[in-house]
Amino acid sequence: MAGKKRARLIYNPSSGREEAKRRLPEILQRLERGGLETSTHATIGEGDATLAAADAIERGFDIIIAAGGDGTLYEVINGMAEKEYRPPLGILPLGTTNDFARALNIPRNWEAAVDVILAQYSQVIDVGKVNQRYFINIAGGGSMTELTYEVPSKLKTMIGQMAYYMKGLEKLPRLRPIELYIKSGEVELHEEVMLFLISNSNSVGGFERLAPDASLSDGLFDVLILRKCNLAEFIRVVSLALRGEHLNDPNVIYLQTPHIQVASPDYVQINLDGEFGGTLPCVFTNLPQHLRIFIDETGQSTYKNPPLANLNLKLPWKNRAGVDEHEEEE
Ligand SMILES: Nc1ncnc2c1ncn2[C@@H]1O[C@H](COP(=O)(O)OP(=O)(O)OP(=O)(O)O)[C@@H](O)[C@H]1O
Repeated sequence: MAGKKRARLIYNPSSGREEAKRRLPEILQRLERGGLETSTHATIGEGDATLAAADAIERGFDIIIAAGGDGTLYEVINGMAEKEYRPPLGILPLGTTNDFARALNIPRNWEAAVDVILAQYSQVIDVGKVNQRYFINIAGGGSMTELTYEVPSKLKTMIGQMAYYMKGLEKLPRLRPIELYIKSGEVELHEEVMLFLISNSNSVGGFERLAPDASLSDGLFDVLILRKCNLAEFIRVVSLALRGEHLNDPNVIYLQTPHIQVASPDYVQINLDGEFGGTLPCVFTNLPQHLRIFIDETGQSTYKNPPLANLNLKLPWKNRAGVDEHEEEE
């Protein structure tokens, strides 16, 4: 009995078509058989996973496990980041969107994901801090970054995070530039831009090579800013970005920095790991190697997005009527 580690499993019963809820008995059994004494907290709504994670730390759990999608993970991290003692975090990607788990090559299959936790091989990762909120994958603002709140959940459930991408394409003709002031180390900019992204990982929302040089543990953000451009240029940059070939495009400003201030005279919402994170102005600070996360030692991911070609996208410049209006209602 002595020496058995205690894990706190924080799961969102509603996420990913209730997969966490359905799988719970089997997940617990596998964790227990693997030697982790595990208790659970089922979240009851927005913000609850943050409280549950903070509480688990107060109660001295050795391991915290977040089971659900990116939303649950974001909340758990926000409950952990300010604590002095931060136990290692296991991730069971059972949500509709599991961007960060994918960036870390954590398997989508729940049994394999449990086994990753049981193997207890971990990596330390940087955490981004903005005012009093924290993110691990990406922060951003500007035209396309607001769309993650707008994607209808039915569409999300059908095709997962690619829904964001489709919604983004559909929204393109309405893109508006914002005026941005950026200050970071030696760089100071005042530009009209379409959007800015402050990334910790290299893979975001279906763009596997958005920030090809980003490392999760180098203490730096990879900042991408898309200058004001027309629709044709925008589409060109997006298609370059899908192949990771956008960094040298004249419309793209790219820098690496541990600290960046962003302000605007416009009303600009901030997106943190897919969640609403307040509005500009903001100061983004990288907390180097702030969190330890269990990852697959082999680095072999079974986690793949459906190829874009299979999604039969209805592109807005061909068919403005399509995609969502019929599908998002009921
Ligand atoms: N019991 C609950 N019922 C409904 N929503 C909840 C509950 N507990 C937590 N939530 C909220 O659900 C949100 C989404 O959760 P999560 O990301 O885990 O699942 P998901 O299936 O990927 O969802 P999404 O539709 O946001 O992609 C969380 O941000 C959280 O605030």
